[in-house]
Amino acid sequence: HLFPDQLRRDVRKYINKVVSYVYPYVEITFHEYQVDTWFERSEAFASIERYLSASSSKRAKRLKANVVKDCESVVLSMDEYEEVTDEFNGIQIWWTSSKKIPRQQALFSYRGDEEKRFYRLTCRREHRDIITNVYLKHVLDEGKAIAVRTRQRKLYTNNKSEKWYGYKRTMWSHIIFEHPSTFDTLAMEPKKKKEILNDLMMFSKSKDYYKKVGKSWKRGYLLYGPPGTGKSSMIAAMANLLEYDIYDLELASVKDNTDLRKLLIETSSKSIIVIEDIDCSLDLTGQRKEKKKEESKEDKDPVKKKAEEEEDKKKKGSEVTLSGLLNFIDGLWSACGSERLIVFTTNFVEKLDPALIRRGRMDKHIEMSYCCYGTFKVLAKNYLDLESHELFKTISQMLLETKITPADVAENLMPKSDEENAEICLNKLIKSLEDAKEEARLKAIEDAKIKAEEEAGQKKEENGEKDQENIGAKLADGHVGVAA
Ligand SMILES: Nc1ncnc2c1ncn2[C@@H]1O[C@H](COP(=O)(O)OP(=O)(O)OP(=O)(O)O)[C@@H](O)[C@H]1O
Ligand SMILES: [Mg+2]
Repeated sequence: HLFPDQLRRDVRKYINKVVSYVYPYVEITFHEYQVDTWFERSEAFASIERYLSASSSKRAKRLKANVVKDCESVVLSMDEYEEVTDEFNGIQIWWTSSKKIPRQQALFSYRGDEEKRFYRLTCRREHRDIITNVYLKHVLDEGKAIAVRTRQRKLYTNNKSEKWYGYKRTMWSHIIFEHPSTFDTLAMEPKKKKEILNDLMMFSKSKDYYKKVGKSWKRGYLLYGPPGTGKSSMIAAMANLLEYDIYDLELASVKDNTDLRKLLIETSSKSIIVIEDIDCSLDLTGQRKEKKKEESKEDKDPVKKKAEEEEDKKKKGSEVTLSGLLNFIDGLWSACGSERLIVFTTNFVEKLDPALIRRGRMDKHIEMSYCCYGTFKVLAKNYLDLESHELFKTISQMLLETKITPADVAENLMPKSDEENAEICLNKLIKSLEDAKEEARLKAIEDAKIKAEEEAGQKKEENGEKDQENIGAKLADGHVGVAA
């Protein structure tokens, strides 16, 4: 026993001391994917990546380029195995980026087998506390702020439930949202537009208020009106105003209520969840179903019939119920996440179940209607740069008498060639209005005719029934019989 235990311990202690003297650093590693959530990219990693690319890319010598938005801008980030230094309150911090490459390629690509990227922070031991308590928070906050500043808004749509499982688990697919519609280009009555604008701005600022009154921070809008009156444009304008993402929810591809809930959980805050044509996506009322059956019986057009059958099939594929949808909107689960708008659109508001659109669920009902003079003026300004014109008076008068959608007005006001000036466009519109008026007049006459015929037919039928009754009565009395 040349080395007694005591001595051995002393030696180890001494070595540790020497090592800590020679290597007086702390290292902290941030992996891109955490072990317990392999599928989810670590939030911290993403924040650090952004922070480093913003603050230290000037110092790093080897950079990776990410081109975004149609080559409009380039986002640079540190390349692998690169080191940069950062300074915080006079303290030096070293960051390195690196990756672990798996020793052998697995047969099935699985997150665990792919290369693992990570960032490693190194600092002096004596700064450990300030780095872990203050600096890291600063980095993460800054990284988040950068994300907000540079984020591209997205338009999501839900995938079919079958595609949710496996390695590429995605419930929502997205593209970059770049709709040009804004509240400036949206044509509607100025007063109404202002009201909606205020409502939205108020909502986006009212985090504390919602907390105070004990409501989750969300708001429902119901947009209703005939096709081509700007419902979809309105949603895009809302998203552009508030800088929210859009989740366009296709109810027909949602299998059941459970999946609906899963989709909801996967949405982020600062978003608009949209269900378009809510009256078509679900059989929300019993009456509607019956009506539809009658229609399809009369309808003999095979193409239409087929489309309808297809739709029916699709509906059968979805077992989402009204109560499931109601739960989606304001059940307990809907409170996860915050700052969300839920927007429904429909062409037939009267077909919807009242439970679905009561206040509290759909807080604001917005009617998008046919073009009025106010709407027309916005369109004229946008499409022709016209504030006033002698033809405006005629048009204003005609708009009172005739129903025309903003989409039709817009179509007329759009110059189709270089020769078409504002006046020609306005005249085109007037012609359209005249045609529409004439059409409406003819239709009214036609309708009246049909109604008169129906009434006449009904009377005849009634008379016929009476005759039958008479015959029946006579038979019973024995007045009419086989001659003896
Ligand atoms: N109020 C409006 N302001 C500006 N443009 C409009 C307006 N309404 C319609 N348009 C124009 O008409 C087109 C169709 O409008 P939009 O898609 O918003 O109608 P919609 O109400 O959603 O119709 P649908 O019920 O068929 O979905 C738009 O691309 C837009 O250019
Ligand atoms: Mg639409």
